[in-house]
Amino acid sequence: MALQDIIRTLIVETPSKPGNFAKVATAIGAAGGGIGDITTIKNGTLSTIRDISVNCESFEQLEQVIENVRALENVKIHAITDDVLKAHEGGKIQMKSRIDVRSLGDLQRIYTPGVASVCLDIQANPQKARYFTSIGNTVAIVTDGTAILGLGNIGPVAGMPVMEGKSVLFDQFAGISGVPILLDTSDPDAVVETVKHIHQGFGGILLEDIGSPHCFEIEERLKKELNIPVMHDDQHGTAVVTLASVLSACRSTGVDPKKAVIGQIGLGAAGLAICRMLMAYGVEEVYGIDRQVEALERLKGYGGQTLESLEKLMATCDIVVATTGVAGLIKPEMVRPGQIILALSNPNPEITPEDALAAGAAFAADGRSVNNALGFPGIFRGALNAGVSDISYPMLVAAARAIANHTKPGDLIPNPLDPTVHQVVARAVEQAAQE
Ligand SMILES: NC(=O)c1ccc[n+]([C@@H]2O[C@H](COP(=O)([O-])OP(=O)(O)OC[C@H]3O[C@@H](n4cnc5c(N)ncnc54)[C@H](O)[C@@H]3O)[C@@H](O)[C@H]2O)c1
Ligand SMILES: O=C(O)C[C@H](O)C(=O)O
Ligand SMILES: [Mg+2]
Repeated sequence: MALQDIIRTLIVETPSKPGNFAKVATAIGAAGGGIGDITTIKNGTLSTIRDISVNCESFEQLEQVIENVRALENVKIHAITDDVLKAHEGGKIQMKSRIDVRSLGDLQRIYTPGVASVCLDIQANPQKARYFTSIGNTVAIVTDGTAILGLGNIGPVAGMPVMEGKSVLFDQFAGISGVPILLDTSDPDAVVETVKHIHQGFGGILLEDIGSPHCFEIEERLKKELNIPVMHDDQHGTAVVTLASVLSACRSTGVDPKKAVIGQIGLGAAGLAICRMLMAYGVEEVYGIDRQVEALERLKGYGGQTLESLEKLMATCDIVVATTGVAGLIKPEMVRPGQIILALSNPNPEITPEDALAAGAAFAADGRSVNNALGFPGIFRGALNAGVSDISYPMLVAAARAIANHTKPGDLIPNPLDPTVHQVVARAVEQAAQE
């Protein structure tokens, strides 16, 4: 199983002669290491220095990579850095002013006394807050830390790097300010009450990594009680991106998605929403399994069907989606030739795409590529642009269709770094909101 989790950057100097970098790459590969980004730092006549990002499955493997590269003649490793940790020093986000204060005039305009007239204007006409404050462009990213990725209930503070990551994506993909809110309670009454008390400062609420089953009640109540868009990303952001990849896979294989037999492993926040979205789209046969009886009952309550085991699901379904948080749950021998496998758990999937493809899958992806990062920024951009108070199913289906239509033939999903994908999602959501 190639679960590449340890990422380090090797600063490597090689002679500036053709073939030397190839030797380094071969040495890394011989130890089983993967190569990520490569940046040339110095291109001298005698030697070249590069930052080489290396992915390893274990520290032993990393040691082997280092030993192999060090053993090469005339090749030097100058340093080994942990760039993941470095990127987190001081946190990944900050609140910054959009206005320069250079004169007393500026001070009087942006602060007192000038600001008072804007306050009174908003008091007389509350909807003006949308134009004269940042509220309409700010989304609270609310977590209780109970289902941080597939790491489980590690608490909201340990989950903060994920929330900051979502905030970075909001900013870069959709120009939205995402503000993490860390809750020290999971009690639905307390969560709903707290979010209600703070919601006036936000244009929308993104619920993130809140575990099941309490996430269902929390989202449902907040959607009903607040007049701004509320979306639980792990439920609906994930369901949108999954539907998009199912549509792309079906287009490539010439299958009618509504006639495909789809199996969902894990019926928590992500899994149940994926089933609901597929059924709302019109897929007739959606089967689910979970180790918890309550989760199975919940699926049945929405009209889904259950199966008795993982083995049965793997044997029955053309398309398999997994969101259990259990790495390696799907064994290669369970995969049937031609199956489509979306093993979406982060940080490690139920089966790696390489193993699933080697076992005969027609398409396979993990949670790094089929990731709700493709959905939530554009969904909120569209909802905020439309000024709606709710994110409806038609808006989510429109987002999924937009992502699928933006996917290159043969791919499952577009590249999230393509800014146009977030724009097309936003446009589709805004349009659906107005229909
Ligand atoms: N790729 C993405 O965009 C994306 C989005 C959301 C969640 N996820 C991943 O999905 C996973 C689950 O997240 P969640 O928020 O739904 O968590 P959750 O805790 O709400 O749900 C997990 C569900 O899996 C079930 N489960 C666990 N082990 C199982 C097993 N062996 N067989 C059957 N069912 C099993 C649990 O009973 C639970 O119902 C996490 O790893 C998360 O990273 C990925
Ligand atoms: O955070 C991610 O990468 C996706 C998703 O929200 C998850 O919980 O795994
Ligand atoms: Mg999440």
